[in-house]
Amino acid sequence: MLQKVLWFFLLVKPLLFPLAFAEEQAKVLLLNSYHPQYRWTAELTRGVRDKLAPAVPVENLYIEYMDARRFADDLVYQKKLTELLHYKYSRYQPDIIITSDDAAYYFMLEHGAGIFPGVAVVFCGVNVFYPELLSGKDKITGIKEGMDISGNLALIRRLQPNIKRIILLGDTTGLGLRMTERAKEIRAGWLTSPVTRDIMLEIWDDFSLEELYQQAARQEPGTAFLVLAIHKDRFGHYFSYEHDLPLLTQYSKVPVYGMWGTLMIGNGALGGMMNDPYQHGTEAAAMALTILSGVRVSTVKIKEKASYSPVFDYHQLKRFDINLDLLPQSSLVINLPVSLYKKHRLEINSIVAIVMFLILIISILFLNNQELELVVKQRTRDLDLRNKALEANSNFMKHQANTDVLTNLANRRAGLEEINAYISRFNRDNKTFALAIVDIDFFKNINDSYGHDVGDKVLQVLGACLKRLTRPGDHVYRWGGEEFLIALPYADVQACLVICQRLREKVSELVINRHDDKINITVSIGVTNFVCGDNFERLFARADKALYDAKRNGRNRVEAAPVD
Ligand SMILES: Nc1nc2c(ncn2[C@@H]2O[C@H](COP(=O)(O)OP(=O)(O)OP(=O)(O)O)[C@@H](O)[C@H]2O)c(=O)[nH]1
Repeated sequence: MLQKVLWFFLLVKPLLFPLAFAEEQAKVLLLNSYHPQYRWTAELTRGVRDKLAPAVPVENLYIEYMDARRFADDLVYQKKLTELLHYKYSRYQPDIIITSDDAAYYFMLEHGAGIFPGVAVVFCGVNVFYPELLSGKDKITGIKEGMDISGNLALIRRLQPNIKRIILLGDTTGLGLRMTERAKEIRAGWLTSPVTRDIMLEIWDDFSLEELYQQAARQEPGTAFLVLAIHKDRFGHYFSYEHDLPLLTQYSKVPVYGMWGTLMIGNGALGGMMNDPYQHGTEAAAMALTILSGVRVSTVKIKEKASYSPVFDYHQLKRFDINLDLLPQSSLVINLPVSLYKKHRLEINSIVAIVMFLILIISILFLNNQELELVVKQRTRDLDLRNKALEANSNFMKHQANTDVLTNLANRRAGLEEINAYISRFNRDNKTFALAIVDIDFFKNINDSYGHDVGDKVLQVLGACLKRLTRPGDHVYRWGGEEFLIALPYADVQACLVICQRLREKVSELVINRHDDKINITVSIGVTNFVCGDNFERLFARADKALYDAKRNGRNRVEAAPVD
């Protein structure tokens, strides 16, 4: 049984479980010139990692750091490192190598064939490049980082139009010397041009850091520093871009420019035409992936120069009073003051949106309310009009109900109501008023002789006459038929008798024309006055009794009724 299991593992398992995934995938070695804490190298490595991530497993990316800044020109170190890499990679051969910066590139030129025979190389970050060194090597390509010394010198002239002196800072390491060599070539060119020959180009590559700071503190306006590359000072002290560059820029009385983006910007440099290590790393990794996909190295052309673009630090621009309008159009400026809006854009936008929403809701409510108010106003107006119409109608009805249609005087209904009100009031106030009943004499004869129309006319004329001859405070009612009632507030019997005699006389003088006939009428009047405790029936009965007496005594008379 045990034998069967062993056979299964030896023969069948490899068919069911293929080689480990990582074993099958491409292996890449990234050989960095410097150490991992060096910001430039860290950023470039990040760029390579990010670009390779989709195609190369994390474990298949070997990363080496030659530490050539701290061990620059140390021959013993270089020998030991070469031996170490040789030993290590004789077992693990990568499919492709990416080198970053000059030291790794030159290392590969010297030892590549021995340690990594036949392995393709993509270089990047090479500042100083000699094409002749590549003759006969068809498995190497890459991107020259180059240096944009000329671009930066032009930029300094643009930002500081009165520039008189530019100091280029380098060192005496192998790379430093190669860079200052290039700077000297440019200086020679400047001396021949009428535009630039008056600007002094100085190259400093032999100083201690203290001396550099002291010198920087003594510089006059019209001067600028351009950092080429500083690895070490005269005494071999390592120059840290994180620590020493901020010191240099703090001491310096003039701006410090540079080309190494991540290393310099934010560490006190004013700015410059700068190279971005992250982008540089991604470009090199993209080239490596192309080769891994099967494209022959010899067909992948060397990219002549990395991209340099203008990057500045706003704090430094302000410190040296550089006019921002002079910056190239595509400039990236860090540390720009962030407006309150930009800083709290989300909060402000949210608040504005909420306020707008509330304003919208309030506006809708306000408009609705206004509409509602208009409707209410309209309804109130309609109601008012209707009330007025009703009131007018009611007044009209009341007038109709209380008015005698023929004479337009108040009728019996109104008379009864008003005289009863007088009775209550005068009874309460212990005052008196007089009541007179006026009756046309022989009215039947007029109707009979001239017709009912004429009779009506007579009633109208008499009513108008009575109304005209009584005082405004007195009240004349048509009581019915040919009978009229007059209420005279505050008048006693004697006064009423006088008034009614005058009325009677005036009526007898009336002439009512009908065709050729002249009609005269007389009236008989019964008079009485109110005494406390009277009611309407008693009061009326006394006046009626007096009227009866007036008729009986010959008509065209006024009689007063004695009070019981
Ligand atoms: N034209 C007209 N006649 C009316 C009206 N109301 C009542 N009469 C008439 O008035 C007359 C009243 O007649 P009587 O009651 O006999 O009284 P009189 O003829 O005036 O006689 P004395 O009152 O006794 O002087 C009647 O002929 C009624 O028809 C009315 O509104 N219009």
